Amino acid sequence: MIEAVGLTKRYGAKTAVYNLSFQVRPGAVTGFLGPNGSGKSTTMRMMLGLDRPTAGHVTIGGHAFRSLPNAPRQVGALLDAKAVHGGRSARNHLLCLAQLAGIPAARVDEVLGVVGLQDVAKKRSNGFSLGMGQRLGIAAALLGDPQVLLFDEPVNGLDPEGILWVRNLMKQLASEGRTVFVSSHLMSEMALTADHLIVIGRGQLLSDMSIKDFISANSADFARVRIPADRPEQREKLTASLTEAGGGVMPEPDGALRVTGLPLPRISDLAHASDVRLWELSPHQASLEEAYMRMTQGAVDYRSTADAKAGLQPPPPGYGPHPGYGDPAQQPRLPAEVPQQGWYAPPPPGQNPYAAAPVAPAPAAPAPVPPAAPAPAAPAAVPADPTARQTSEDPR
Ligand SMILES: Nc1ncnc2c1ncn2[C@@H]1O[C@H](COP(=O)(O)OP(=O)(O)OP(=O)(O)O)[C@@H](O)[C@H]1O
Repeated sequence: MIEAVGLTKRYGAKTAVYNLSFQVRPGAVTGFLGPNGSGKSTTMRMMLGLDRPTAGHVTIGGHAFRSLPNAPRQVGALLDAKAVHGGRSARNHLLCLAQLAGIPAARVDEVLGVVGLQDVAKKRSNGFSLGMGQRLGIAAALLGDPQVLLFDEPVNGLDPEGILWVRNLMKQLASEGRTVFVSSHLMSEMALTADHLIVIGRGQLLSDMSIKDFISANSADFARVRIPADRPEQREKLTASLTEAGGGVMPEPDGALRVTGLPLPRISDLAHASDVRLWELSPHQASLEEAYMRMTQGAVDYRSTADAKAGLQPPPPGYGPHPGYGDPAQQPRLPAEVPQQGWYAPPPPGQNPYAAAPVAPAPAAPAPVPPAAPAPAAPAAVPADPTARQTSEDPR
């Protein structure tokens, strides 16, 4: 188990991590999420003794990393896949690491097979693609057959087959009872891989709960209702009926209605009572991405603006998203009520310390922390990997 208690890191005036306390339990994949610059890598570096906390501490199996006997046999990590001596072959790189940790050379060949690099084991790693480098970094993390694994953006640069492989590897490692802590910005991937989430924003804990609880705590449920497009009077009738019953009704860009505050059977009954025929009545299932965006929207430091040059050069005919690109007057007309972006309702009061007012980059005082809930372990079956660049089963 990894345990952080009051973990804080300041770089001069910059507070990268502030008063972080959480546990990462064995037998589950724990996702570590947060916007760019929120302190994920800094936290992982402190876990691995690569950065010294300004305050608080973090332990692995009850010990600070630096006091773990033969740490590489207990903790494996992928922090920066580029941190490799590029002149060495993949095999020699791993052999060096193995020798330092007293790991037999045979294990090097095993992990090269596990990550699918056996055919290029003798090639210099400076000729490796981004994805091959990631595989080599994962091989290094697995070398000591450790109980605790930390991966910072492990799928960065991997092709779809590689992403699937990493997903299955993480799940397999967790199902073997290991502690697996993984950061990623790929929400769809995290939703498929992680059992539990720790979310930080501007260095502070925003959430510590199972994925399921996270999505339900941070998503606005609604129903999509669609009626025949050529019956505007029916649409008005239904809107009036739903509103009168206490529902919230918003038109969506594709002509459907988004209804909040009413259960589906009630919507159906109201439509029936109003003699309105429905073409669609469906519950909206929030994705992890939506829930995450909603939770962290106030804690994002780096946000793009519209490109001021965007309207200067109209794209040649046939290019661009639609006619009238860059000319707001010609853009498709949408009902005024429809939010074009950022439609996520604000988090419930007290759930997000950044929602009410943005917090200064270097927080000076503790922010309210949302309640934490332990995650159940969820071992998963690992399908075979029928791909050209075959990985071999880890014979541990
Ligand atoms: N060595 C350092 N010196 C000064 N500031 C640093 C240092 N390392 C990190 N920081 C700052 O601390 C903050 C957190 O950085 P960190 O790399 O931990 O974020 P992150 O969540 O991993 O970001 P990303 O998702 O973009 O990788 C950033 O503002 C960063 O600029």
